[in-house]
Amino acid sequence: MDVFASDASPFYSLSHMLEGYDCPAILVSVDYQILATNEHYRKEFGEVELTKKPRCFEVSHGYAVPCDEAGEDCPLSAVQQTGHKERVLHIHQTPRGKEHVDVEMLPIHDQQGELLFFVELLRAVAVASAENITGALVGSSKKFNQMLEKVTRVSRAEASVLLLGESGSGKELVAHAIHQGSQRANHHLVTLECAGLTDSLFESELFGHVKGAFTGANNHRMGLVEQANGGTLFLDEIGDVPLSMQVKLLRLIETGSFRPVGSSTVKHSHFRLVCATHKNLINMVKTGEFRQDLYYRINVFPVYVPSLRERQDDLPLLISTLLARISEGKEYHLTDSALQTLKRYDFPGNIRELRNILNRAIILTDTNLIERRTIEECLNIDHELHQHSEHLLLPHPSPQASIMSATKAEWPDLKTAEKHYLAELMARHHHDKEKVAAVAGISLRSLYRKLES
Ligand SMILES: Nc1ncnc2c1ncn2[C@@H]1O[C@H](COP(=O)(O)OP(=O)(O)OP(=O)(O)O)[C@@H](O)[C@H]1O
Repeated sequence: MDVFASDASPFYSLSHMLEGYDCPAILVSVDYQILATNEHYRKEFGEVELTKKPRCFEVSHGYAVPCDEAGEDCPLSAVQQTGHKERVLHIHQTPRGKEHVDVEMLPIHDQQGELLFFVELLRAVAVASAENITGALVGSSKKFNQMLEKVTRVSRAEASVLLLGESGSGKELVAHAIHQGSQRANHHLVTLECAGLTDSLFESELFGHVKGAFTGANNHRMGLVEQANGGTLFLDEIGDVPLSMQVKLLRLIETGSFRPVGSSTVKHSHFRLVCATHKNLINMVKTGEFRQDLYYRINVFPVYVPSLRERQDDLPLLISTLLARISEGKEYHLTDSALQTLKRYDFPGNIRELRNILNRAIILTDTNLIERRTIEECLNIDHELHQHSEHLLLPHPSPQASIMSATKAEWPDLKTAEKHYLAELMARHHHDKEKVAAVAGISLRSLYRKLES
């Protein structure tokens, strides 16, 4: 059948139908040729010279062969195998550089069931970047893309999400991406860091309190749950919520209702819940530290955020992104051997640790080229600190050591312990504040603030 022959042909009406989609869309033949594009596509990805019979993989990736022959997923051949629509996350060449695109491929059959064309819908994933863009989640490795695909899907839904992954792997950034990609993006994303909160603090932070509810409650205070109404509530370190508070959280999630501390009025809030933890919640359920019913409530859609070790391919991209983000305008680069040294390191603190290492390297380097020995020095700082803190944990005659080795009941509060820690570091590094800030992994400004408080 000559499908291109007349105005009445399926090709003619399909290319018009493309204009009905509210996102970029193209019409593709079974042999990968782009036959038509819609207005949204031309606006977002530019004009395609259709008379040159361009093929989709040439335009989107600059490949000479179909994506699956180049080691990527090809939605077109997936549809040919399954017979129904398929979705993949691709990194496409665009006028703005490389971007993540959520690709949906729909088969178009004739009346006899023969596959004629594909309609390809392309939705940009704005919260992520395969290039060095401020603020976005950065990555293009397979593990990262697999995670991003889940994030893109779930952000459009309403289900509660549980983000699992090691500390510093980017869970909080992913929570932001889920909120940004959701229909609630115009409302607030409200975060509660659950670690280290006492029962009463947890309750008043979450539910708010009325004036006079407890000593020091001089004013009425709106809680985070109420602030999150219409938006997203992000509970970071959910594994640290005390058992006594878990039941209140469960009730909140089940009914959306809560009572501010000291009030008898029941209030309601409609929020989407995202939780994160680096802890093994299943083990905590087994040992009775985490309620099973709460676990099932928060774990409707789990997303595993891979560690930096699992996405080694992203290291060069993350390094250039983080250097651009922390260097405030000055351009820094790593020598090849410096990069190799980082590639051999296993980053137990993940991207946060990488960021700290690069922060230190900028301070310790005199030019804009970061060399291997500077990176080695930065890695050694952590190693030394680790040994040093182990030493602090042993019984020791120094005042700092006695603080760390005291029985739990005698332990100082966090602020006092931090003061001792910084005093010790200042002494060790001869009051070189830049060095101390680098070792402690905080900004110079934070160090000044902490020393003055
Ligand atoms: N994909 C990414 N692209 C760019 N920066 C990232 C990415 N993932 C994480 N980061 C950066 O790494 C640091 C740690 O990320 P984040 O705080 O989200 O980790 P986390 O898993 O929530 O850690 P924790 O479990 O300790 O709370 C932040 O500075 C964040 O901006």
